[in-house]
Amino acid sequence: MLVKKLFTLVFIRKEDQILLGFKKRGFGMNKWNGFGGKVEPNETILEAAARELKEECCLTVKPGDLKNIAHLEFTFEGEPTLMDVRVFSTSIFEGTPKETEEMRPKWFRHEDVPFEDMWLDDKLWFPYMLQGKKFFGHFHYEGFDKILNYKIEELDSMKAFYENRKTK
Ligand SMILES: Nc1[nH]c(=O)nc2c1ncn2[C@H]1C[C@H](O)[C@@H](COP(=O)(O)OP(=O)(O)OP(=O)(O)O)O1
Repeated sequence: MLVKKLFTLVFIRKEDQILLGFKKRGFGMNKWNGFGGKVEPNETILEAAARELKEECCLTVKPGDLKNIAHLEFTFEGEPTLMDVRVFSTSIFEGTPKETEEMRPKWFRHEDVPFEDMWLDDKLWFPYMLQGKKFFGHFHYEGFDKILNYKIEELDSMKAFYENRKTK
């Protein structure tokens, strides 16, 4: 049996640019990533997403302005954990990105996204996100540098996806 752990992942968009953060510590250290983390027991997923964004790069978003664009799952060979990652995006935000203890933020033009310094799965699903598509992805890793198998499905609606999962 896999133990599910819930995470958020937020991408801020501005014209043809996307904001990424260079993770300075912890899980995914030394990789460019979206902003996010674990959902605490006293908060909604959207509140967690807005809180982590603020903590990691000092930008403010209203939870209601975050659009759920994807659902990602990660499993690791020989490990009992399933990372359940809710991905959000918005171009409505306040403030200027600032470096924190955890992240160094930087805007990237779409064609300059540094996939060589990101999680291996990112280059498989970023094209969906950058084209404004909604999607589900599952990636099964061996260690952190090898994907043993994966699946990506484009979705019509996130709401329908979650309703469908509940009934299964
Ligand atoms: N393969 C992957 N590709 C990707 O793009 N993002 C991933 C990923 N695997 C995990 N993530 C994201 C999800 C989440 O935003 C982040 C991991 O969260 P963290 O461990 O940083 O959580 P916390 O900030 O709550 O942790 P603490 O530093 O322990 O408080 O990495």
